[in-house]
Amino acid sequence: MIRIWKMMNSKKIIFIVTLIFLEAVGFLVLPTLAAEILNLAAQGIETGAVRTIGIVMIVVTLITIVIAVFSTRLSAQESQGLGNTLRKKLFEKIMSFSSQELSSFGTSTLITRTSNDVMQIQLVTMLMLRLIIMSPIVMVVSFLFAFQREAQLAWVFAVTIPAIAIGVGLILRKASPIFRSIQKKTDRLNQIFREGLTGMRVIRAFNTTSYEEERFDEANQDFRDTSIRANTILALMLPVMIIVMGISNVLIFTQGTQLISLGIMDIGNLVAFVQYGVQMLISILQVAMLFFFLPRAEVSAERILEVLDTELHIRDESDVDTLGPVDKVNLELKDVAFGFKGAERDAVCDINMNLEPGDTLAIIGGTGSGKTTIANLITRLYEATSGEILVNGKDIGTIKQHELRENIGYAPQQALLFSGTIRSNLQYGNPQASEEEMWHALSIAQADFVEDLDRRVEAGGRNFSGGQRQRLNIARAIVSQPNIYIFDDSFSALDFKTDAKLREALKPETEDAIVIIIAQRVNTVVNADEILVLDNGQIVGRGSHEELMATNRLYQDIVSSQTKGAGE
Ligand SMILES: Nc1ncnc2c1ncn2[C@@H]1O[C@H](COP(=O)(O)OP(=O)(O)OP(=O)(O)O)[C@@H](O)[C@H]1O
Repeated sequence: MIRIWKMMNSKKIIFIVTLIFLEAVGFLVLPTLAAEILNLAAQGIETGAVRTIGIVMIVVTLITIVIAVFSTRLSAQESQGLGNTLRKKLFEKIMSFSSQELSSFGTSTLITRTSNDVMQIQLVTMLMLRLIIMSPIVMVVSFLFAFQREAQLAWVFAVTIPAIAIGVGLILRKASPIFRSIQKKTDRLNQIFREGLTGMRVIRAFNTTSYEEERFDEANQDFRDTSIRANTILALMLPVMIIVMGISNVLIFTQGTQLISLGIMDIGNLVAFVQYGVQMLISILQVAMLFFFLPRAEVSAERILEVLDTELHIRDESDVDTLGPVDKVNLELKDVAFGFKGAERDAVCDINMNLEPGDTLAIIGGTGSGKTTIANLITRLYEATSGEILVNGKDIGTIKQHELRENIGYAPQQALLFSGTIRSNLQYGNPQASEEEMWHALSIAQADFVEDLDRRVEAGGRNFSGGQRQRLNIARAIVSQPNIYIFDDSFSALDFKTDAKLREALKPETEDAIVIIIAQRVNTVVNADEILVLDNGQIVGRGSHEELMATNRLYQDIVSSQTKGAGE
C-alpha cells in the first residue's frame, strides 16, 4: 500500500495535510470560544465581550468551512488522480504482456484488478487523506484544549481511550480476515459472470443455462454472506462507541459538577471538556473505520503490484538494434523451436525457411500442427525457445518490437475488429492511410459489402459476419503496406471464387513483399512458390504443389480428402 501511495505527488500531500491541520484547529477552537461565552454569561459579565466572541466564532466557522471544502476537494482530486495513474499503468503493462503472461493471469482477474481493486485503493486513499490525517490531529489538539480547560478532569481519558481501543481492536481482529476474503470472492464472481457472457451461445446450445445460473448463484450467495458477516461485525462499532461515550460523559459530569460546586471549575469549561472528549472518541472510531477498509485495500494493492511487477517475458533490450527505414526485407528462420510452459513436447521444432522479397510461402497442416505458433514466433508474440529468427540478418530479439511489427501486416486466425468505424479499424494498420488507400485495400480484400467507411463497428465486430470480419482484417493488413504479410487462415470463410479473386488481386500489391499464407485448404496454397507441410510441429514436406503431389504422402492425403469432400 505504501508503495502505491508513494506514486502520489508529495508536495500536494503536504499541502493537503496543512489544510487539514488548519481545519481541525478551526473546528476545535469553537468549543473553547463557546466555553468563554458560557463562563462570561455565568459571571454576569457585560454583553459586548460576549458579542465579540460570538462574531469571532462565526468568522472562525466560515473560514474553517472554506478550508474544509477546499481540502476535501483536493483530497478527492488526489485519490481520483491516484486511481487514474494506476489504471493507466496497469493498462500499459497489460498491453505489453505476451500471450504467456496473459494466460498466466487470466482476463477476468486483470479486469477486476484494473477496475474494482483500483476503486478500493481510491476509497482508502480518500479516507486516509481525510481521516488518518485528521483524526490524530483532532485527538492531540482536543486533548491539549481539554487539558488546558480543566487539567483535573483529564484522567477520564485514561479510562475511556484504552476502553475504546480494546473494543475496536477486538472487532478489527475478527473482521480483518473477512474483509480480505471479500476481494477474492469478487474475483470469482466476475470470472463466472464473464465466462457466462462470453460463452452465452455455447451455454444455450448445450442447454446448460441452469447449471451456469446455479454456479453464479452459489458464488453470489457466498459473496453476499461474507459481506453481511463483515458488515455485522462492523455494526458492533456503534454500540461500543455509545457505551464508551456514555461512560465518559457520566465520569465527566459527576466529577465536573463536584469541581463546579467546589468553585474549582467553571460551567463553560465543563461543556467544552465534554465536547473535546466526544471529539477524541469519534477520532479513534474514524481511524478504526479505516482499518476495516485497509485489509481489503491491502489485498487490492498486492494484486495491482503483482501485475505491475510482472517481469515481461518478451521485452525490448536496452541496447536494441534497428532495422532502419527499409522497403524490402528478407526473413530467415534457423532451426526454430518453441514449447509452451509445462507442455510435454515442443509445439514446433526444426523450423527452417529463407524468404526473399516477392516470395509467397504457404503453410498447410492439420489442426494443432503448429501453424499459428509459427506466425506468433515471427511476430514475436512468442519467444523462440531455440534457434534464430532473422529479419535482414538481424535477430528479431535484438530489434525493437514496435519496429519489427511495423514491417508485418498480420491478419489473425480469429478475425478481430475494434469498436469504432470501418475507417478507424483500417487506420489501426496505418493511421496516415488516405481514403483512397483504404478503398483500394477494401477492394483487394473483396470487401464489396462496405459502402461507407464510417459504418459503425460494434465491439469485436459482432455486427459483421465471420467472412466479412476476415475480409476487413485482410484489408487492415493491406492498408499497413508491410514488407511481410501473414494471413493466418484468413481465407477460410471465403468461397473458392472469392478466395481466388482475392489472391489474384493481392499479387501486384505484394510484388516486393514476403507473403506467408497459413491455410487448411489446398486451393488457397496451390499457387504459392513454396508450400510447407506441417505435422505435429515439424516440417514433413516442402516444395511446390506439383512436387509435393509427387513426393509427399501427407500432402497427397490432404489433397485427396479435400477433392473427395468437394466431389461429394
Ligand atoms: N496457449 C497455449 N498453451 C499451451 N498449448 C498451446 C497453446 N496454444 C496452442 N497450444 C498447442 O500448440 C500446438 C500448436 O497450436 P497452433 O495453434 O499453432 O496450431 P494450428 O496448426 O494453428 O492449429 P489450427 O489450425 O487448429 O489453428 C497445439 O498442439 C496446441 O494444443
